[in-house]
Amino acid sequence: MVFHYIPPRKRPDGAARIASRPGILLLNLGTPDDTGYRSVRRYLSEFLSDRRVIEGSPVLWQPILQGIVLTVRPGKSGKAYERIWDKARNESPLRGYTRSQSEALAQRFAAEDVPVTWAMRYGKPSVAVGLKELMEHGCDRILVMPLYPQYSATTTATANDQLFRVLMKVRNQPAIRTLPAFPDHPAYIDALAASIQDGVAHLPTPPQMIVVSFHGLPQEYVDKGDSYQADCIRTMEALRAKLGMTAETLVLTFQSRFGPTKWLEPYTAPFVEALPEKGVKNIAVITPGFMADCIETLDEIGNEVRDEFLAKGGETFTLIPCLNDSPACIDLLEQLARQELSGWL
Ligand SMILES: C=CC1=C(C)c2cc3[nH]c(cc4nc(cc5[nH]c(cc1n2)c(C)c5CCC(=O)O)C(CCC(=O)O)=C4C)c(C)c3C=C
Ligand SMILES: [Fe+2]
Ligand SMILES: [Fe+2]
Repeated sequence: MVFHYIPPRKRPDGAARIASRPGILLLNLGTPDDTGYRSVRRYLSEFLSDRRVIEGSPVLWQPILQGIVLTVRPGKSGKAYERIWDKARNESPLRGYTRSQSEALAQRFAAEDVPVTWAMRYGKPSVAVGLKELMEHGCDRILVMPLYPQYSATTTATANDQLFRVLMKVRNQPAIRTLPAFPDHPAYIDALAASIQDGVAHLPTPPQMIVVSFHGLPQEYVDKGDSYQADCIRTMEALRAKLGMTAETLVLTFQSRFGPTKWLEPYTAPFVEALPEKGVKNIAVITPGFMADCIETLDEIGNEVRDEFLAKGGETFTLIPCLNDSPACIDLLEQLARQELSGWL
């Protein structure tokens, strides 16, 4: 007779245990606590001090950041946050949607007793708080899901950096898996295609073009090897194939340029503003790089770019919502999670 000795596993609280328990942590970018100058300044200061986001020398960057950027930008951004703020819940849409994604995903895993929670790379709730919650539930195996369909060192990698930075102070570490980017996962492409079809199906005037606007990135980061642009192209190619559209009707652009350097092109705002003159007066815009609506989709595209398009002679401008907490989005998150939890459930 052969006896297999399975050593008892240690729980994060130190107690021995036999069975293991997986948990899921959704991670998004972060957002200010309120729209006031101080909160927005604190958020931007943390975000823009991240050396994954601003790669230049901090000796040169910090005086510019602390002296100029954090004097001017919090007021301007605070006003933009005010325009999109969820006043009933007193939080930004990014925060609200990330929480509802987490709650809906938890329902999908309730029968298997897998806890799901959420956290933000910058601001609250912090990665430390999210991890602590799962560890207090006895999770000794954690799947961390950075909610970025396209990889970038400025988003995916810094989320993972923060996770491991927190774990540096944990004595009994849980085992960790991190979700890779999913730029052409069939469930993601299906959800985007369905949201485009739903978004334009009942419009009185069908759009002549669908502009697909991703968050931009400094060209230099791509030149140094960041695979973000290649991932955006993977999403575009899969989406065009799914919808039977071309590079002329489903057009790739990049938004949210920050600072004076060259970023990925074409830039969304000037591209869209030039369309009416070329006879393209009815358009729809989708922002598939964002898993939830946020300041960049609702205000930059939904207000600023829309107003300029209409002012230049555009007639209809339809902003297609992000996947947010739609059933298709929760299906996608569940599929991704089950794939990555393989062997742990
Ligand atoms: C050098 C600056 C920035 C890089 C690089 C960058 C990359 C990047 N960001 C996202 C997703 C989001 N960014 C958001 C807001 C935002 N981004 C920057 C700057 C860079 N982003 C700033 C200064 C801000 C703050 C808003 C403002 O002041 O205009 C958000 C929204 C947050 C919210 O609360 O709504 C998201 C989401 C990606 C995917 C990305 C890399 C490709
Ligand atoms: Fe950004
Ligand atoms: Fe912006």
